[in-house]
Amino acid sequence: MPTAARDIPSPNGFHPGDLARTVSSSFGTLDLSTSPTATFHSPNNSFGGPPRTSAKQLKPFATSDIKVLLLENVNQTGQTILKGQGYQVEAHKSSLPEDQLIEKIRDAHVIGIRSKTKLTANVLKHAKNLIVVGCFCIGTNQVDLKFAAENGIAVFNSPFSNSRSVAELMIGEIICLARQIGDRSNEMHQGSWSKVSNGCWEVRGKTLGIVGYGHVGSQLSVLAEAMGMKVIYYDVVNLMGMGTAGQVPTLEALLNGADFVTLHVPELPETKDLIGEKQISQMRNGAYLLNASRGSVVDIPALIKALQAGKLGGAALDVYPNEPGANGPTFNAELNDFTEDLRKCKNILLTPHIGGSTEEAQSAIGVEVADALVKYVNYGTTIGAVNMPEVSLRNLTQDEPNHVRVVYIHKNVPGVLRKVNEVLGDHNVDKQMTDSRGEVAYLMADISNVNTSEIKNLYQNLEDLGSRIRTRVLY
Ligand SMILES: NC(=O)c1ccc[n+]([C@@H]2O[C@H](COP(=O)([O-])OP(=O)(O)OC[C@H]3O[C@@H](n4cnc5c(N)ncnc54)[C@H](O)[C@@H]3O)[C@@H](O)[C@H]2O)c1
Ligand SMILES: O=C(O)CC[C@@H](O)C(=O)O
Repeated sequence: MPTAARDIPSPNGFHPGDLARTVSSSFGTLDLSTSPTATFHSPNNSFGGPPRTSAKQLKPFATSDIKVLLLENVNQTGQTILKGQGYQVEAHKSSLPEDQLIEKIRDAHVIGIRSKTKLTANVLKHAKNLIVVGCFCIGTNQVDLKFAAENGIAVFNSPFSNSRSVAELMIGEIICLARQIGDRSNEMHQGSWSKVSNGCWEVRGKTLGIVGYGHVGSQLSVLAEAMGMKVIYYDVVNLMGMGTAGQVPTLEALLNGADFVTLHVPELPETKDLIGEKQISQMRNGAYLLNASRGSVVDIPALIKALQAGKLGGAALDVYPNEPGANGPTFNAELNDFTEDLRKCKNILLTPHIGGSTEEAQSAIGVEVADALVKYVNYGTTIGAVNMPEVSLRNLTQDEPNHVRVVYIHKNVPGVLRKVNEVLGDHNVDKQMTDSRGEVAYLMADISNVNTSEIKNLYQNLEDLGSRIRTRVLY
């Protein structure tokens, strides 16, 4: 933990506290100070190699003034990293209802969420201090990414730290469905002995059809082949199969050819009800459907009909159109009107969105996302951001005491760089990188020989440009 923050010397009589109020719109009224004792727990060399000399901590604020709101039981590993920076961390076990979220998010500079917290434009427009969102999960469909980018809020996630956990759950469920384990176990819990082999199968030699052959789908492919399954997959992108897995050209071909169909696509307008009545009718009689992607991908009432009619042999669902924000007895008709019918179906495994819920996955995600948040807050690095251009510069070092790093998020329109460089041009620009993504561009520049007294003007001149979305000056 950092100890007391050290004020930046103010040789020209300009009080750092005054500057703090103007340096970054994102930090409101912070003291302008650094925390030299704050430790950054992993190497911060942006290009992966060892730092040339010891890296300089860049923090135009007392780290203890950074307010972090963590929802949905973010793993301790992540909390420890953020607290280790000296940030103020408020952690909640569940998500918050929208009105409470709006109240809490007003003050936060950083928010960490999982899949249940909806960061809509309506919520984000109240988040005047927010500079970054960490999704401690894979999916980012719960965040209005475009609105966030256009308001200078970067969003990070963990692209694959829980993929293996999801793939292993799928393997477990494929075997459980093939052997009707869910039903047998329920019967035994109710005191009933029912030793049957009718409709129970080995998985060896059966065909697994994977829809969405990304991080999860490809892991699953390897595990399934190791059990002697044949694997086919359908993806909108042409991808090389793992082992002997083969891509099929259409979803229909996959549905026609598979005994087990698993879904691993993102939530997108195109994947809404990807599997409905028509697609289920294209599946083999007695086949099984497993969904661990998002609840919107399967038309659940159509699935219920197919199970009731005996068209399908069983199903496993980990995700639902509406999911509760906290644990408790909430999986009922108020949440989704089909719930009671679903619960009555035979050979259906229902799990509460736990595909990625393992100790291994959650602790790895905690580290990965918290690291990305620290690098963004302290250094402006956007590597791994899902809604901003990816920009990074080699670290400033202790040998560069009068350097500042300028981060300028701006509208991607002609003529901006000329104007920005007019502002920066009074100094020596040591290095600069800029990139754009859609309507938003991100510029990072390290400039040398800047007196503390000049920083306010530098900041203000950038703020005054019409293209500005957000300015940060780090040193
Ligand atoms: N249940 C859980 O706990 C859990 C855990 C992790 C991920 N997920 C969900 O699973 C999804 C997939 O995860 P991933 O890490 O494999 O993602 P990924 O981005 O690595 O892979 C997704 C694949 O789907 C493909 N795709 C996109 N649209 C498609 C379409 N219309 N038809 C066919 N393929 C399409 C993409 O090309 C990509 O190859 C995530 O977006 C997330 O929503 C759920
Ligand atoms: O942990 C969660 O809430 C989400 C898990 C999973 O759906 C993901 O998107 O990574």
